[in-house]
Amino acid sequence: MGRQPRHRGCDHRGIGHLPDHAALCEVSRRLAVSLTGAGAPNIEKIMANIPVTVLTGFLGSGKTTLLNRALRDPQLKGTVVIVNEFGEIGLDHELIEASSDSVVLLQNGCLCCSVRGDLVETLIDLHQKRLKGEIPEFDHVVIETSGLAEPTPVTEVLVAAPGVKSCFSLAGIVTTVDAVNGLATLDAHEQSVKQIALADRIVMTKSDLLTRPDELRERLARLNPACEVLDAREVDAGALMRFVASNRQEPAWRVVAAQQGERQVHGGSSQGEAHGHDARIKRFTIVRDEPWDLETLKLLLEALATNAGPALLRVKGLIHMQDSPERPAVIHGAQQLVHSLSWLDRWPSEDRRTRIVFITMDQGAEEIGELVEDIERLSQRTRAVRERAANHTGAVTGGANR
Ligand SMILES: Nc1nc2c(ncn2[C@@H]2O[C@H](COP(=O)(O)OP(=O)(O)OP(=O)(O)O)[C@@H](O)[C@H]2O)c(=O)[nH]1
Repeated sequence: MGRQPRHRGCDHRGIGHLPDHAALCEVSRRLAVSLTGAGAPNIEKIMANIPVTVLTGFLGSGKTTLLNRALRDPQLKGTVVIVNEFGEIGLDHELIEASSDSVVLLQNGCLCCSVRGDLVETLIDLHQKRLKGEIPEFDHVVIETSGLAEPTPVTEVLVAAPGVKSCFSLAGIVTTVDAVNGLATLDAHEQSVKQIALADRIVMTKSDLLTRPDELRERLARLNPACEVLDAREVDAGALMRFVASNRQEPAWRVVAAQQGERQVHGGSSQGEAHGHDARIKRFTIVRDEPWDLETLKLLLEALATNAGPALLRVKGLIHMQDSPERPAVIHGAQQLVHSLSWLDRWPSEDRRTRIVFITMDQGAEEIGELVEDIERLSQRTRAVRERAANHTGAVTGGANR
C-alpha cells in the first residue's frame, strides 16, 4: 500500500497512515458546515486542534504546586484542567487555583485504567460544549494525571481515540520528580520509571530540601538521556505548560504512539494493554463533620512524622479548624516527607468537612482509622484535663481573692 500524501490541518504521524484519512477529514469538515450552518470562524473552531499538555509525576511529587504556579501566568487564562486522582475522594480540584468551571475532576480510579473511558468522554464533551458556547472559550488543556498513572494509555487516548484525535493534539509530557523521594520511588514503582522515560521535560521539585541530588540526576539522565532536567525553583511554569514537544527530536511518546498506530492498522487493540495497579496499594479517606482543635491536628502531624516512610505513599487533607473556621488547614505528606502545615485563604467549595486522603502500601484503612480515633480521644482527654486544671486554678485564685 502506497503512502498517502499529507494534507494541511492533520498530522498523520504516529496514528498509522490510513488510506482515506485525508478524504475523511474533508468529509467531516463539510459535514460540520452543513450541520452548523456555520461561517468561516466557526469552522476554524470546529477544525482547531487544541493542544494538550500531560502533567505527570509520582504521588506528591509537586504536580499541583507547579500547575498552580503556571495558572497564574496570564498566557494560561484559556486553559482547562482535567485532574485525575487515585484517592478515594478527590481533593486536587479544591487545591487547584482556577475557577471551578475550568477544572474537571476524574476520580475513583486511575486515568491509565479504570477511568480512561471517562477521559475520552470528558474531552469530547468539552469540545462539544466549546463549540456550542456552553463553557468559556479555551485554547489549551492540561491533564494532571494521578501519581500512579502510566502516561502511555493517556497519550494513546490523545493520539488514537476516535472523536478525540481529530480535536486535540498532544503537545508534550511534563514529569515532576521529587528530589527527596525520587530515587526510592524509581526503585519501588515502575510507573515512576515510565513517567520519566516518556517525559519531554522533567522538573525536579523539592531540591530546596536536598542540596545535592546528584545520584538522582544521573539516574534520570540514564532513563531519558534526551530530556532536560529543570529545577522547579527556576522554571517558568507558564511557558513550560504551553511548550510544544515538536521542537526537539522525536519525543518518546510519539514513538510509542506510532507503535500504537501500527497495532491499529494491523487490527490490534486500539486501547493498549489493560493493566492493574499493585494490589498492595490501598486508598481510603477520613471524613469529619466536627471541626478539630489545634491539639488534634498537632498530634496527627506528629503521628504522620513518626510513620513517614515508604508505606505512606501519600496523605493530603483539608482540615476544618475550630480556631480558624473560614480558613482550612492543608496537610501534605509523601513517603518520608511530611510537609509543613499551610492554610488556604478560604474554603474552595461548599464542602467544609475535614477530609484526609491516604494512599498506602499494605497499611489498611482500619489501622489508620483507629490511629486517628486514638488521636481524637487523646486530644479530648487532654482538653478535659486542661479545663479541669484551669477551673481549679480559677477556684483557688478566686478563693484566695475573697
Ligand atoms: N519544599 C518544597 N515543597 C514542595 C515543592 N513542590 C511541592 N512541594 C510540596 O509537596 C507537597 C505535595 O505537592 P503537590 O503539588 O500537592 O503534589 P502532587 O504531585 O500534585 O500530589 P498528588 O496529586 O497527590 O500526587 C505540598 O506540600 C507542596 O507544598 C518544592 O519544590 N519544594
